[in-house]
Order: sequence, then C-alpha cells, then structure tokens
Amino acid sequence: MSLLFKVVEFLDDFKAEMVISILLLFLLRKIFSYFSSRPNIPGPFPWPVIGNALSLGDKPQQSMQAMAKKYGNIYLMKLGNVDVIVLNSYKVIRDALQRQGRVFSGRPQFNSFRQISQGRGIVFNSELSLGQKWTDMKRVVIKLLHRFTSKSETRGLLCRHVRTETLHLVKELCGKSKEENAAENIIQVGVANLVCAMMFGHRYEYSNKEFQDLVSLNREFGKVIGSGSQIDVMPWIKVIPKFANVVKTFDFLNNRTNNWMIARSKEHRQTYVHGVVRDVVDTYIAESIDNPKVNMTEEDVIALTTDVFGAGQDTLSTIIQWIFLYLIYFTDHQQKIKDELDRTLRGRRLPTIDDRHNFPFTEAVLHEIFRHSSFTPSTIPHSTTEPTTLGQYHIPENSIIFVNQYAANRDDGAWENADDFDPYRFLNSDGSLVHKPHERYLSFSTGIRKCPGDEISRLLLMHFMATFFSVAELEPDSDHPPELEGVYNLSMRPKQLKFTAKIRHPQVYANAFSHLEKVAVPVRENPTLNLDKTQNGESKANNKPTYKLGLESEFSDNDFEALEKVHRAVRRRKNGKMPLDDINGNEIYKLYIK
Ligand code: HEM
Repeated sequence: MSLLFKVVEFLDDFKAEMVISILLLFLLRKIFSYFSSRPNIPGPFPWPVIGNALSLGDKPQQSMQAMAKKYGNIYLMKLGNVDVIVLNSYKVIRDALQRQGRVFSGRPQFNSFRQISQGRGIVFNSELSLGQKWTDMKRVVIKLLHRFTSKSETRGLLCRHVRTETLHLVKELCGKSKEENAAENIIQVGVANLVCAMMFGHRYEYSNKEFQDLVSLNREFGKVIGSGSQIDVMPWIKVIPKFANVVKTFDFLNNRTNNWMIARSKEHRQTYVHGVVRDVVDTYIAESIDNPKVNMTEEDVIALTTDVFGAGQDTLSTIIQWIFLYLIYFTDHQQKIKDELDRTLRGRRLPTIDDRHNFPFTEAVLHEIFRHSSFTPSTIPHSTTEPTTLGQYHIPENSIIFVNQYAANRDDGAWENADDFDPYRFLNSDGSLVHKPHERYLSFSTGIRKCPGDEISRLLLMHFMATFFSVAELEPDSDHPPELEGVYNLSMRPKQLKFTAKIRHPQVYANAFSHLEKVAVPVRENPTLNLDKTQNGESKANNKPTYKLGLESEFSDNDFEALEKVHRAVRRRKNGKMPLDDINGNEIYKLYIK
C-alpha cells in the first residue's frame, strides 16, 4: 500500500512535466510527418493552416516570380493544406509540359472543378478522369476550331463576324461621353456577341437586357472561380460568411450557365439538318453523329459548348482591354499602327484578312502585349498522373503543378530588358515579323493541355486591331492617366481603363456600316435568352427566338418555320451536299435568299 502511495506521489510531482513532454512529442511527430510527407523540393516555410497563402498578396504572379529568384525555377509552396509545385522558366516548363506531356497533363481533383458542367467536358478533366474519351474530345475541339482558321471560306466568315462586331463596338464606344463610357462592359458585350455568333449563330443588341445579364453572369463566374480556388485549398474558409456566399453564388451561376447552354443545345437539335453546319454547336452535333467512336452524348456536347464559350469569352474580352490600355499608354505605338494601316488602306477601305501580312508592326505589338501583360499569368492548375523526375527533383504522383507563365515571359535570362515593352523584339531588322513569334512566349500554355483556341484568337485579334484602328483612335483620359496595372481574377484585367474613342475616317466607317446593314450577315439576332429555363432544358414560357438575317431584314416572325423552309430547300437540292466547313450557315443564307 505504501509503495502504491509512493508511486502516486511520484507521478503527481511530475504530472505537469509529463503532460508537457507528451504534448511536445506529439507535436514533434506531427511536425516531422508534416515535413517528411512533403516532396523534397526547396521552398518558403509553410505556416500551419494557411501555408504560404498570405505571401502571395494581391499580385501573386510577381510574388511567385520573386520566390523563384530565391528558391529556383522549381519550388514547393503550400496553399492552405495543399502542396503546390511551381514551375517558372521556359526550360523547366517545356521539360515538364512538352517532354513529359502526358505525365503533367492531369487536373487536380478540386471540388469546384468537379462541379462545373457536372464533371463533364475537357477543361477540368483529364485522361486520368475520363480515359481515352478525354483525348478524343480534345482532338474534336482542336479539329473544329482549326476549321475556322484553315479554310478560306470559314476564315472569311469569321472575319465578317469580327468586322460586324468591331464596327458595332466603334459605334458604342464613340457614341458615349467619357463619363458614361463603361469601356470594360461594352467590350465584354461586344466579345460575347462575337463568341455567340461563332458558337450559336446569334448576335444580340447591346441594349438587350437579358444578354447583358448573361455577360455579367460570365463576369461574376470568373470572379467566383477565382475565389473558389481559395476554398478548394482551404475548405475551412467557408466558415467566413463572405466565402460561404461564394459557394452559394458559384452553385447558382453554375446552374444558370448550364441551363443557358442546355437551351441553346435543344434549340440547335430541333432545327439541325445533318450536313448543314451553321455554327460550332452544329459541328459538335455533326461530330457526335459522324464519329460514334468518340461516344459524345448530348451532355458532352453541352459541356464542350460551355468549355469553349467560357474559355473564349473571358480571355478575348480581357486581352482587348489590355490592347486598348497599352495603346493609350504608348500613344506613339498607336500612331505607328495607324500609319501602317493607312499606308495599305489609304483611308479608303477596311482591311481584309489577306492584308494581314502588310501589318507586321501591328502584329508585333499584339505579341508584345501578350508577353508583357502576361494576363494569363498561370495556366489552369495541372497535376501529375504518375511519379516522375523533373530537374534534380522527384515529383510524386498527383502533385499539383502551377505553371507560372508570367515568370517565363519576364525572365531576364530569356529576354533582353524583359520588363520593357518593346514590340521590336518581334521584328527583324528589315521590319518583317520574326519566325513563329507566338512560340517565343507563353500565354496559351504548351503541350497536351495547350489552349485549342490559340490560332483562332490570334487571327481574330489581328483582324480586330486592324479593323478598329483603321477607322477609329483612342485618346487617354487626362483626368485618369493610364497605368499598366492589373487586378488578379480568373485572368488578370486592367485595374482601370479610361479613354475617349473617336472616329478618324468617318467616310470609310459610314460606308462600312451601311454596307453591313445591306449585306445580310447570316446570324440570328436577339433570340430569347430564357436564362430561367428549367434544369432539363424545358422552357417555362413558350418563347421561340426570332431570327434575323443580318441587321435589318428579318426572317418570318416564326424562326422555326423559316428554318424549316431552308431545310426543305436543302433536302430538295439534287445531290444535296452542303459543305461541312461552311460554319454559320452561309449556304443556308444563299439558299434562302435565292
Ligand atoms: C487571348 C485568348 C486566349 C488565351 C490567352 C487563352 C489561354 C488559355 C490557357 C492559359 C489555358 C490553360 C492551358 C493549361 O491548363 O495548360 C487555356 C485552355 C483552354 N482554352 Fe484558351 N485562351 C484564349 C482563348 C481561347 C478561345 C478563343 C477558345 C475557344 C474558342 C479557348 C479554348 C480553350 C479550351 C477549350 C481550353 C481547355 C484546354 C484543356 O484543358 O486541355 N481559349 N486557354
């Protein structure tokens, strides 16, 4: 008994010390396993719970570049609970995304990624999640988008869309006083119209309230996805009301966008005639029929439509804002562009796509804006599909990979005076463009996950710049001098964009605009958007869209009737072959007019 008493007494004396020692041991074990389970790659010290999230600040691309200077071109950081490996130089990025393309082509299994398009589509999936079907669908998207740029008729059609939207944009921008000139909004609406014309054969009036709603839906979606990635890596953040709201808004926007795409798809299927392709959605439907090996369901077509619409609309409207910002900042470059255009067009006509080779300076400015702004500073996050080695480091399977395009584009080792804006770096001494300028910088990523819209974007943007500045010019606003500052969202957009737009060749502009109104552009105008369609795509109201041929002449009041007429004509046509590449119904238009 006395022995037991002594033991208790002994333990009592040391109780506090023991508890502290056990706690310390437990903590040390935790810390040890926290660090030992991490890949052996240098990087900043990660704080518990938040990791290095706070070190990124509001200019993550610059903070990540600064970390690369300290830890090397491959480093490890932690965002919330998640380890992220950041790749920073061209060499490292090419070694990973090109030389080991397959291994680095995964996507992290973030919650938000799984929710978009209900886990379908290519953007947020990979071969790991969808198998061969992912590769097949990516091939389909590349092939279909390539058609726009490779065939002269479809390229011509694309350029007509660009011309139409650019002239409307000029009208909208020049018609506004500087106080009411909400350039960002006008540009977003213009670009959404262009993408809608390509995708769905629709264009909408700028004043169309529901269309503006759709555009703001997309804008909000961009913001929410930006914050969504914080929730993906720090799920506990949802206890903060601001972030709880983000989750709700994300669900709401996701559903609404999905319903909109379902409605467009239904509309297309109801009026679809095999062998007649009016727009991209028709090409998808045709592909799902002609290429059964890919096994593309109606849901897959809807998801691919969402992918291309979402990926194209935000990026194009953002780069156009940067083009405007750079050209009101560097007014001498804007003047050189106008001079170059005037030398060929002589202030008498608008450019055609074939004039492009006469505008090397304009094109060099576009490439330099891509490089210098690096407005897509990182790609969408990648992940590894199996364990591998990069440089001297072992990289485990399922590692999350950030590809820092900004660091590569501003790499002093790769570029002379990398921080200077200098379009001449893309020109030879005789003023011609250097060979394959777009392969020298990173904006569209590279390797298996490379953006399939790169070629079409460059073609479209060149034609946009040439058309816009051949008739209009921009002056900076003296009350708000331009600054080359961006705010980080899904992509990086200018912090502020204030200018005055003026028409500089009124006669060319007036002629072109009136010509637009006479020559019917084969797009349907202002179909009812019906954002409130139910999840399964059934319309709550029986709203049939009205189709217009061009800007003035309208089909009969019932679009379906009108299209049925066209379809009957198609069927009647003797050997009935319609060129599949004729995206957006040029042939339909000709037949109907005849
Ligand atoms: C200035 C314009 C654009 C830029 C800078 C851009 C840039 C990018 C980037 C950085 C990615 C991520 C690649 C990766 O994760 O490694 C991407 C993906 C994608 N982009 Fe673009 N993009 C542009 C326009 C477009 C357009 C116009 C379309 C469609 C018409 C498009 C369709 C896509 C698609 C479908 C993906 C997903 C590819 C995949 O996950 O494998 N993009 N884009």
